Amino acid sequence: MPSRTETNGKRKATFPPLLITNGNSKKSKPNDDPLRQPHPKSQESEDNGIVLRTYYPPEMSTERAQAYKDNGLPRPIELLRQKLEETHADRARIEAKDSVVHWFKCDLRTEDNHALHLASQKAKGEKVPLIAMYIVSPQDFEAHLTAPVRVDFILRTLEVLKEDLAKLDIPLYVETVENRKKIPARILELLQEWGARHVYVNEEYEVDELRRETVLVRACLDKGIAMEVVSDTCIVRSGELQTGSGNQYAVYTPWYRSWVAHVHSNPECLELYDSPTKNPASARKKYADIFKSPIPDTPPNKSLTNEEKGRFRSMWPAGEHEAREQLAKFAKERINNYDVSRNIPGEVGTSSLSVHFASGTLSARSAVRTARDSNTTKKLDGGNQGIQTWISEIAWRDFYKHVMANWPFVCMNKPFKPEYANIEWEYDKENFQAWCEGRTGYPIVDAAMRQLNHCGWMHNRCRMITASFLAKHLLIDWRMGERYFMEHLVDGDMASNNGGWGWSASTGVDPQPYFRIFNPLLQSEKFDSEGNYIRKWVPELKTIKGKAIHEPYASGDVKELAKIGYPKRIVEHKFARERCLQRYKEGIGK
Ligand SMILES: Cc1cc2nc3c(=O)[nH]c(=O)nc-3n(C[C@H](O)[C@H](O)[C@H](O)COP(=O)(O)OP(=O)(O)OC[C@H]3O[C@@H](n4cnc5c(N)ncnc54)[C@H](O)[C@@H]3O)c2cc1C
Repeated sequence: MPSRTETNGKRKATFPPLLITNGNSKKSKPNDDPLRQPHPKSQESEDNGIVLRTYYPPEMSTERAQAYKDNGLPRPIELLRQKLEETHADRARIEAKDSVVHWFKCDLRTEDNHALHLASQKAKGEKVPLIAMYIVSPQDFEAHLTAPVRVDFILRTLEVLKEDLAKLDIPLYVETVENRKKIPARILELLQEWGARHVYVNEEYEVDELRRETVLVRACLDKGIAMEVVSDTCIVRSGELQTGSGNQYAVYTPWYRSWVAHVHSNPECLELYDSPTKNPASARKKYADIFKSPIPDTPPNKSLTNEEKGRFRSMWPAGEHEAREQLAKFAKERINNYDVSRNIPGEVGTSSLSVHFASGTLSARSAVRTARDSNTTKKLDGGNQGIQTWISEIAWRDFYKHVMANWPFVCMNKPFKPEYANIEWEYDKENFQAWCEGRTGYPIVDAAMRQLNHCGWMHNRCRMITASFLAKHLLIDWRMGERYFMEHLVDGDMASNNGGWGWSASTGVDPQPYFRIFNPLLQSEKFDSEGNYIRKWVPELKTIKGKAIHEPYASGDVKELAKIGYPKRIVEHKFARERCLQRYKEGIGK
């Protein structure tokens, strides 16, 4: 496969100009600043575990979210990119000393890793060794709602990565830093200890990470260290695609057309970065302690039982080799039929690669390239329908990351559509618990939630059904469901999860209209017609025959159902539908 040796900053992405700046003025005190007033319902979101006050301020006002939308507040990504631009010349002048460092985050692979590739090139060019580093932050795991199954996957992947890097005489240093605020200072200490004058990282789009990296770029420079932050996780860099009026697209279809056109006219988007080259053999001796250092166990706040560890280990084998094998198998055996089989939760019709995209054990570039190379055409939107559809799903991942970068308030507990912040939600704890545990009396919903709880993964069709059910049937604040998903998904990804919840609850970017309310019965009959998925995950319904599986109390043996303990519906569809329409209409002022 062709490789590329592109250096940082080749393409420039632009964002709309800033129109007003009062919300970010350093002079105005928080209490005087109208854009810093919390949302009137901020206590409600705090009480219901939506805003984690241990780490974050109260829920921001709708006006503040709107100010981001109106280009009145600088986006964290703009601030980072500005900082990189401002410091570019100074960073370029810095000469290497004893080593070059790559800081791994959500990019846990050696193949096709942009920042790692640049770090390796730099180290080779300067004839110094490359050191790799990963910081385990239990507080970040908590603040970012990282599921224990995902933490376990990350730590197991680090084992694989450590071994692979060791074969190249590259040491991987892993340290747990308890206090997340101390991470930048600790990184600076390590860089100085190793005599590193260059550190490379891949860009992430969540607000905390963008802000941390902005601070670090400056702090590093003050110590004579150049920090390079490059785009990697998306196929098309965020900020690159704009509407005719120069804004970020808020609708997927035209965005996708523009994405495809961009990749076609910039074929380097799909060129893969070379893996790192071998370190000088002397690195083995010099960094003997790092080579010997162990990967920590899951931190206490994300611990798993032995049974869970064993289960997840066999369900989610870790590391990039596994990801590549799975991709190759999918491309060979299933991708051609993906457009047909992707909606059937009872079949293995999708790739199950999301865990690898989320942890970076597979790059989106390699995935799209492999898919494209299995097609009869080089056009991403041509040839086999299964392949086209799969590529367009990977594009959704890019889309939601671009959305999060441009409208950062979506990862700060605000809906994309400000008017949807006024809906009166129910905060019924019993109903929420029944939904979490798969006891709603709607077999398809219960099957899906039990799949999530058992596997740390749920089929996409079922993610849509269960999310819609929570927001529209139970009228429970969708952000509670968003949190529950993040805390249980092995592929938890802030941007895609938020995007999926926003779509399902009609509060997000390019959502389904609020008056479109999934009927769980029809969804079940259409996508699990034989009831195979339900029977697998709701074993107490195994003996229910025929169509009754979709609505057992309506046509099954009621006494028998009560005996086996399957719950009755916690809400009736007709009532729920009418209540939802009314409450949404009132909330959005229609
Ligand atoms: C409420 C809700 C929450 C979701 N939360 C997440 C999440 O936390 N992390 C996550 O990766 N995906 C999330 N998704 C999207 C989607 O459900 C999963 O990506 C998909 O089910 C993963 O399975 P797969 O790898 O077999 O997907 P495939 O069907 O094989 O698709 C290939 C890849 O394309 C991407 N993709 C597919 N569908 C979507 C989509 N709708 N949005 C964004 N990317 C997509 C994923 O990276 C996926 O691995 C969510 C969807 C909904 C409706």
